[in-house]
Formats: sequence, C-alpha cells, structure tokens
Amino acid sequence: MKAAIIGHGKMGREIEKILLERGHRIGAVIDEANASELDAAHLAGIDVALEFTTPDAAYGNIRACIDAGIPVVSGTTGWTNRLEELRSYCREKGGALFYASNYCLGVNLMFRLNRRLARMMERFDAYDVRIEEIHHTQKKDAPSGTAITLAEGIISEIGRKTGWVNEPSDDLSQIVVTSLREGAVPGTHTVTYESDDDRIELKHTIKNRRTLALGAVVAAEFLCGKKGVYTMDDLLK
Ligand SMILES: NC(=O)C1=CN([C@@H]2O[C@H](COP(=O)(O)OP(=O)(O)OC[C@H]3O[C@@H](n4cnc5c(N)ncnc54)[C@H](OP(=O)(O)O)[C@@H]3O)[C@@H](O)[C@H]2O)C=CC1
Ligand SMILES: O=C(O)C1=N[C@H](C(=O)O)C[C@H](O)C1
Repeated sequence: MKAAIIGHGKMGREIEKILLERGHRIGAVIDEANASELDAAHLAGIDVALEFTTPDAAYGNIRACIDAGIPVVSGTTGWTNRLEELRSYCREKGGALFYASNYCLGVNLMFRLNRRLARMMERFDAYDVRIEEIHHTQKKDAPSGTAITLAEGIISEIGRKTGWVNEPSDDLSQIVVTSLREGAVPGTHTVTYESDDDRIELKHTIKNRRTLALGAVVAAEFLCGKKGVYTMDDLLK
C-alpha cells in the first residue's frame, strides 16, 4: 500500500513509523506548508491518505482527497458538525471515507460498554451521568472527539439526556463534559454515574499514541480498494 500522510504532527509521525513497520510505502507527506499539493496530480499512484491535522483544515483536506479519487482515513477532531455533509459528498462522488473519533481498539470497546451501561441506567434516574476527559496541553479542541462520541452514545440510550455541555451546568437534561489539559497525557476518558449513595465509573486510559496510530493504519488497510463510508463498527464486525 502506498500512503499519503496528511498532517505530519504527533499522529502523522507515529503513523509513518507503523506504515513502514508493516511494509507499506509513503508516497507523500503533506503539512500546512504544502497543503496546496492535495490534488490528483500530486497524489497520483497513492492508494490511501491518512488525515490527522487540525479542526480548521480537516474538512477541506478530506474533500480534496475525495475530489482526487483517493480513499481517506481521518481522525481529526473538533470539526465533526460537518462530517455528515462530507459523508454525503463522498457517496455522491463514489469516493471512500473512514472516520473515527478514536482509533484505539480499547476505546471502541468502551464505546460499546458505554451504550450498554446507558441502556441499563435509563431506568435509574437517581443516578446522574457526567464525562471527564484528560489530554495533553497541546490539544487544540475541547471536548475531545472521543468524549463527544461517548456523550452521543448516552444520549441515544437515555431519554432524560438530550444534549451535552462543556461547562458546569445544573440542567439535568444535559451531560456535563469536563475537559482537563495536563502534561503529555495521550487520552483518558471517564463516564461516571453518581447517586446520593454511590458511584459507578467506566474509565479508559490510553498508555501511548502508538495504539491510536496502529488503529488508523489498520483502518487504511481495510479501506484500500473500497468505495463508501465506513466507521470502526465496520472494521470490528
Ligand atoms: N481519532 C483518533 O484516534 C485521534 C485523533 N487525533 C486528532 O488528530 C488531530 C491531529 O493530532 P496531532 O497529530 O496530535 O496534532 P499535531 O498538532 O501534532 O499535528 C497536526 C499537524 O497538522 C498539520 N497541519 C495543519 N494545517 C494543515 C493543513 N491545512 N494541511 C495539512 N496539514 C496541516 C500541522 O502542520 P504544521 O505544524 O506545519 O502547522 C501538524 O503537523 C487532532 O485533531 C487530534 O485531536 C489525535 C490522536 C488520535
Ligand atoms: O488530540 C489527541 O491527542 C487525541 N484526540 C482524540 C480525541 O479528541 O478524542 C483521540 C485521542 O483521545 C487523542
């Protein structure tokens, strides 16, 4: 597989290592300075692109890959209010797009547990639910994409929760998501159900960025040669 790396930052560099370890080739590395090279001419011969950039850049980068006919795996967070629009565009153009807010296997297992637990807690309104996420101080967006996916999972199962807020709130219809930024933390997420008497916690701690990059490369291997719109659920089936 010949890959293009779009965004040669912390994730892009980790992805590069894993691509090479798994016997793939790097056909292009695109950063902000050469972002104008995201077109069919510059990407000729590329089988798949991996896009980990910034909330401002992701939409345009992914669209450019679709326009160039290059399957694209993206994990950039903080822009996903436009994800559905881009998925429709991809289908219209006959392109290939894989998106996940988190490529770590364990987090995706936690997403499933989270929905199952929420379904159980639907009946027990003595418990309120909240989410906490902790990441490194260089993270640009808050809350994390993973925390948003967790919140959406809970909202889909618990009728008394209709949205989330990223600030303190007494509104019981909202899930309070707290974002903390500490040192080099790769990503820690905790879902807490608390009553006056006790507390249930579902917690996931990422130990290193490699697990995220490996998941993205496995997604790229899965997407290669396919058309359509995919998520981690398709990969984990
Ligand atoms: N889904 C998942 O599993 C994961 C998602 N992420 C998300 O991925 C994104 C990147 O994270 P991370 O690598 O830590 O961030 P970094 O800030 O380390 O890297 C971002 C890179 O994007 C580049 N960039 C900026 N603008 C453009 C552009 N227009 N075109 C191409 N490249 C550009 C930057 O280049 P320059 O320095 O030249 O500006 C930089 O190299 C974030 O949104 C993060 O939340 C991170 C980890 C896992
Ligand atoms: O910026 C990061 O580092 C991460 N971002 C993703 C998110 O916003 O959920 C995934 C992971 O937690 C690391």
